[in-house]
Amino acid sequence: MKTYNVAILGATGAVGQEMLKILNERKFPIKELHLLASKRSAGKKITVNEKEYIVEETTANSFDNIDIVLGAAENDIAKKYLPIAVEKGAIVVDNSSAYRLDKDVPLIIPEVNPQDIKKHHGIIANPNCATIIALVALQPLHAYAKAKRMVVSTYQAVSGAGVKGIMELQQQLAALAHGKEVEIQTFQHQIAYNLIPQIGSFDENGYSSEEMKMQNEGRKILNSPELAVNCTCVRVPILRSHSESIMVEFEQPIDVEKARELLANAKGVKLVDDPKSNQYPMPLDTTDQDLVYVGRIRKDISTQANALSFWCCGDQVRKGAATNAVQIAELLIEEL
Ligand SMILES: NC(=O)C1=CN([C@@H]2O[C@H](COP(=O)(O)OP(=O)(O)OC[C@H]3O[C@@H](n4cnc5c(N)ncnc54)[C@H](OP(=O)(O)O)[C@@H]3O)[C@@H](O)[C@H]2O)C=CC1
Ligand SMILES: N[C@@H](CC(=O)OP(=O)(O)O)C(=O)O
Repeated sequence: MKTYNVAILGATGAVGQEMLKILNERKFPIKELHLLASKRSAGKKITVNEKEYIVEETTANSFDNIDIVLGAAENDIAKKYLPIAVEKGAIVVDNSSAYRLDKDVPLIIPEVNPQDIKKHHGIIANPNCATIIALVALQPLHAYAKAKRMVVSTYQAVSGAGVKGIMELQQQLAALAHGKEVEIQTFQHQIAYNLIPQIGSFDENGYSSEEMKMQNEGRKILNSPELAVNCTCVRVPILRSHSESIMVEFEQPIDVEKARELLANAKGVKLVDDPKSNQYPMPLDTTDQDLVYVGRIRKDISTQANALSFWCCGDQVRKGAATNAVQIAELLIEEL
């Protein structure tokens, strides 16, 4: 079997660490693995599958002889290094939002638009985590009845803000349990025992950058430039699964039974929809696995339109980030 030289840019972060785990779990055909991070982490040892790796400081030379780069760093770092990696002949799968809306950059969810990967010019982008989870659930319904409008409310885990987001929730819960003051550094307000209706910065139109991603990335992935999305993103004191309440208005008729049938047979989805037995998706159940759970499927009784509501949950560090990126890399090596 052909093997590849792989580098993870941002290997010490929440997504980078998960990528290491997933590459190993899915037996990705690796020849050499390079773990790249900032100068601060250089020399740090990370053991994967009983093999020890030393974290390297990222420089332009880090990308010599690399076939595939998995990007798991912030936008400024992605912008600085990924064009260099491409120039040196690597293909990049990037988790940051730096290139997602570029015309020449495919934005891929393997269950939704794998065919678009062929259009790449060296960089393939991994979508926003809340968008991946929503669209894995929506795709089978969209393929049947074509979505034209969505109203979405998200309940996003602290892991979406990286390692520092996870630590902030844990430290605040511990401080409160011991009667101490909480420290606020990563989020705008205390997150322990709270909800914060802000993820990212606000645009002129009153929507946050995270909320606009659902529309802008959703339109590109579904190849539906007219798709209308009204999204509200909320940070919740949950460790790593995002949950989403979604109302979709379709162009064609679709009823609850048909939606259940489609979702029960859809790739990447687990239907959990038996409300009478208290069975519905919950973020604790979707943690540390890759399926998007979908349930609470019902007709939207507020309109005569072809509209359904549902609820879905997914592990945002895995399917919302690392697993989706590794699945893209798997599609890529089928093409190479
Ligand atoms: N968290 C998530 O689930 C999701 C994240 N993303 C995106 O993925 C990216 C990574 O997010 P996340 O893992 O949460 O972030 P973290 O803050 O947890 O990790 C950031 C990583 O970038 C590295 N880094 C920082 N500065 C440099 C530098 N100068 N040169 C090289 N590497 C550097 C860090 O290394 P060091 O440890 O040395 O500082 C660390 O490995 C972001 O663009 C984010 O928007 C996308 C979807 C979901
Ligand atoms: N912003 C998301 C996670 C993330 O990093 O998304 P993006 O890659 O689109 O910035 C969250 O906080 O839950």
